[in-house]
Amino acid sequence: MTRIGILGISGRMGRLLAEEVTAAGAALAGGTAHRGGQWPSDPQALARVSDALIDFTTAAAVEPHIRAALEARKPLILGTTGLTPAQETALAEAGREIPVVYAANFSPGVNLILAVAERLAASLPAESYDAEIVETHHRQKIDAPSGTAVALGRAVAAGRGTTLEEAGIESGRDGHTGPRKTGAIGFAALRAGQVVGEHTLLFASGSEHIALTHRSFDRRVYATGAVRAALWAVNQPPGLYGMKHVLGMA
Ligand SMILES: NC(=O)C1=CN([C@@H]2O[C@H](COP(=O)(O)OP(=O)(O)OC[C@H]3O[C@@H](n4cnc5c(N)ncnc54)[C@H](OP(=O)(O)O)[C@@H]3O)[C@@H](O)[C@H]2O)C=CC1
Ligand SMILES: O=C(O)C1=N[C@H](C(=O)O)C[C@H](O)C1
Repeated sequence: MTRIGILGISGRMGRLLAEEVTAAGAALAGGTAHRGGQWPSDPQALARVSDALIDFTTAAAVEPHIRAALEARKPLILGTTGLTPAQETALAEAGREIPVVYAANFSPGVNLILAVAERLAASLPAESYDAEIVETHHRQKIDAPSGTAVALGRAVAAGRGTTLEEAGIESGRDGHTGPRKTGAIGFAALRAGQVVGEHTLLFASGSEHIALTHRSFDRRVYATGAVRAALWAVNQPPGLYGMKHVLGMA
């Protein structure tokens, strides 16, 4: 039976991940939490007794978690968002030695939308169609724009044959912003109540709008996807993978 360790097991996602591990017929190897409670805070010890690690914590914890997975040579499934470029580079480097699955969103629906977004962006000229991404999340979320919003922006940029950084980012407009830059990708973030996760990608020309919207009603959809990724990763060679690889969409 595959033993899965949950980094951040006391969190909103961690608690659901623990349930989904056993629902999937795997064994819960244990978990870590930051403030302790009933869980230890030693990722190395957890890595040693796990066949795969799942991390839904906070960006500040990601590098020690990567080191723990590397030391124990165990696959790492990472759902934590808000990573810096340096943390993303560390993850890519870890992928040379262990299987790493990194996804800003483990729901099948969002991963389909990412693929559709790239195809739409490849067909809709950036000079005529402005791309804007609006996301809404619960009041506890600490990073903005959401990881999924950034992934949507990257998909649009890839469809346009560029990168998000080269395309230009217009995020959280406020005050005298001047006119919109052609080709830039816009982001807006709302934080309200207990919204699980909503994302809309809008392509708008002077004469038509195309909008793709995804709403999650239950964050269990992410936990199910991450456990599926862990069971998949234990049979993979080292590499940096995304959910599209797990779903056979790569
Ligand atoms: N990729 C995806 O599909 C999804 C990604 N996410 C992302 O997952 C992450 C967690 O979300 P959520 O569960 O809502 O957050 P919570 O705040 O509910 O949980 C965070 C967990 O991480 C632990 N933690 C916090 N800081 C540290 C630290 N420095 N070192 C080790 N552990 C730490 C907390 O421990 P303690 O309780 O002891 O403080 C807790 O167990 C976020 O980045 C979120 O954006 C969320 C949903 C889906
Ligand atoms: O923090 C959350 O809750 C979520 N975070 C992920 C993100 O930043 O995109 C995924 C999902 O939207 C829920």
